[in-house]
Amino acid sequence: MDNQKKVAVIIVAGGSGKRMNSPVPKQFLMLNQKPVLAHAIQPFNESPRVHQMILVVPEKDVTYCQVDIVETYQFHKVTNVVAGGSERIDSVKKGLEAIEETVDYIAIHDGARPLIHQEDIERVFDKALETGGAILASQMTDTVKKIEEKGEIVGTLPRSELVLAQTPQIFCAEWLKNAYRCFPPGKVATDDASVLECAGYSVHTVCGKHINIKITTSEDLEIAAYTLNRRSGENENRHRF
Ligand SMILES: Nc1ccn([C@@H]2O[C@H](COP(=O)(O)OP(=O)(O)OP(=O)(O)O)[C@@H](O)[C@H]2O)c(=O)n1
Ligand SMILES: C[C@](O)(CO)[C@H](O)COP(=O)(O)O
Repeated sequence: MDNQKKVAVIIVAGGSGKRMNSPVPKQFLMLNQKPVLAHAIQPFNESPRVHQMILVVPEKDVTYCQVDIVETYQFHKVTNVVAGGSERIDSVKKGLEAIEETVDYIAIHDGARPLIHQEDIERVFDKALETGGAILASQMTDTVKKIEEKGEIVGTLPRSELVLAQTPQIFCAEWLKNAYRCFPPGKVATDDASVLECAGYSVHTVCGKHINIKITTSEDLEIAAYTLNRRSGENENRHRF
C-alpha cells in the first residue's frame, strides 16, 4: 500500500443493539475485560497507515466514549467522538462530516466487530488503494435457501455467486463522499458498498475470515469471548517457548 496516502477510519458504534436485547448497547458490553468497541478500535489505532479516526456513538454516550473508551485505552488517533443518526448510513454521514479535507481514503468499520485481524485490515486497504474501493467478505459454506414468511422453502440460491459482506470497507474519499451525497433520501442501504454500487462505482471484495463476526446476539458474544481467550493463550505460549 502507498504509505503516502492519508487514510481515515470511521468506527460506527451509534446503534442501540435491539437484537441483543440488553439494557447496555452491545458495543459497550465487556468482552474479556474490555468493551467490545475498544477491541474493534485497537487494531486500527495501531496501524501505521491510519492517520485519523472518527468514533460515531449514540448521542447520550458521547462523553462516556470520550472518557471511558478514547482516554482510558489511549486511542490517540481518535480525533472526534460524534453523535450518530437513526440508521447506520446516517451515522456514517455524521462521521464523514468530521473527516479532514486532505484525507485520500476512508475506511468504515463496525464498532460491533471486535475480532478483526490486523492482517485483514492491511489486505483490504491494499486492494482499495489499487482499485478505488474494497470490502472484506467471507465465502458461504452452507447451502442457501430462499424462504417465504412462514419458513417454507421456495428456492435454493446459487452459493458460488454469493459472499457475506463484512467490514472494514474502504474507498477513495472522493467516491465515498460523492456516493453518500447522491444517495436517494429514504432508500435503504445496510452497508457502505451498497451506497457506492448505487452511484455506479465498482467495489472489489477481499476474502475475509469467518471469525470477523458482527456481535448481534448473546451467542456471538460467547463465540467472541472464546476466540479472544484462545488468542491470548496462543500469545502466552509464544512468549513461553
Ligand atoms: N443508527 C446506527 C445503527 C447502527 N450503527 C452501527 O452499525 C454497526 C452495525 O449495525 P448493527 O449490528 O445492526 O447494530 P445495531 O443497529 O445496534 O443492532 P440492531 O440492529 O440489533 O439494533 C454497529 O456497530 C452499530 O453500532 C450506527 O452506528 N448507527
Ligand atoms: C455493515 C454490515 O456489517 C456488513 O455486513 C451489515 O450490513 C450491517 O447490517 P445491520 O443490519 O446494520 O446489522
